[in-house]
Amino acid sequence: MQIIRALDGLELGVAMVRQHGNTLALVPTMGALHDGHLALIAEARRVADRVAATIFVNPLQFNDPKDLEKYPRTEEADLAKLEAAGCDLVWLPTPDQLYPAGFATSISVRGVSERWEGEHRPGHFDGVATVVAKLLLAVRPDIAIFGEKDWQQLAVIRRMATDLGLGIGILGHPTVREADGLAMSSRNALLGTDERAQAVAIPQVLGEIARQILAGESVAASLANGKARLLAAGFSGVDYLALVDGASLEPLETVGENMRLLVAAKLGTVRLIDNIPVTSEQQVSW
Ligand SMILES: Nc1ncnc2c1ncn2[C@@H]1O[C@H](COP(=O)(O)OP(=O)(O)OP(=O)(O)O)[C@@H](O)[C@H]1O
Ligand SMILES: CC(C)(CO)[C@@H](O)C(=O)[O-]
Ligand code: BAL
Repeated sequence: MQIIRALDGLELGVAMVRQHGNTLALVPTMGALHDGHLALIAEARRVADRVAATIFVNPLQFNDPKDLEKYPRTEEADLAKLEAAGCDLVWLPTPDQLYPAGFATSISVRGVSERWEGEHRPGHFDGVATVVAKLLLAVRPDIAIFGEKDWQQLAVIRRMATDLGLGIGILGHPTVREADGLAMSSRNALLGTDERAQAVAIPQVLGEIARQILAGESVAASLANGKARLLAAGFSGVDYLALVDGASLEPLETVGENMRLLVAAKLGTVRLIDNIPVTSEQQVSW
């Protein structure tokens, strides 16, 4: 696996992995890798001849400086996991490589970025769209893969890639969960033992609400009960718990075609997000 740190080594590194017309899939990450990330690498191996990853904790997308400061960083273990997973190239840019002095450009995606995470983390999606555009333009893969755990992020990135005509396929991968249903997330490492046990209420409540909505119960009442359940389980706050259209991210008050439940809630100082589809074929196994 090639480990690239300098921007001027990237072009040669990418040319080497692309030799003989190999296709390339990119998996952008912020490190602290877990099995969710490794599933994206495995998917990248299925859809392309060669796989690249990036590890970059992007300061531009952290609206809360404390969140940036405490974000887990495990570079050595991450590199070992990527190598074992069959990644061919990893690029670890520094902030000054991506954001040279005087950096003044921002990509802002209207519509899909405005509600939910966009409302609760001002500037977050501008930071995500800007860095993802820069990473994609620097590596120029054929395909880039992102997790459905960050459902709204995936919608923002798809819109940005289409609008800018990047010519890079954006692929989503289903959320990988722990045995009890909790979505894997780098931020789970920040949970204490009691908080980790409480966190399972998130997938449980999402599953319950989905079943209630499919059984014809009122959307508003199901969401209100779910919120009360999260607070009773020990969550200190629920930023949002909503039924949305999975493509437009607009809220749904009644049953629709492409329903998705989204949640963001805080356990102590740790903020967790999750989402599930609401479909009649739904099999919630936790
Ligand atoms: N459980 C998961 N299943 C599938 N994809 C995931 C999962 N967790 C993260 N990803 C995806 O991995 C990519 C990198 O995410 P990132 O490095 O931010 O990890 P993370 O676990 O989402 O961290 P955090 O939730 O703390 O931001 C993103 O496309 C993200 O959606
Ligand atoms: C897509 C991403 C790597 C951009 O920094 C980040 O938001 C993430 O890890 O989900
Ligand atoms: N995984 C989404 C990136 C973030 O929380 O900043």
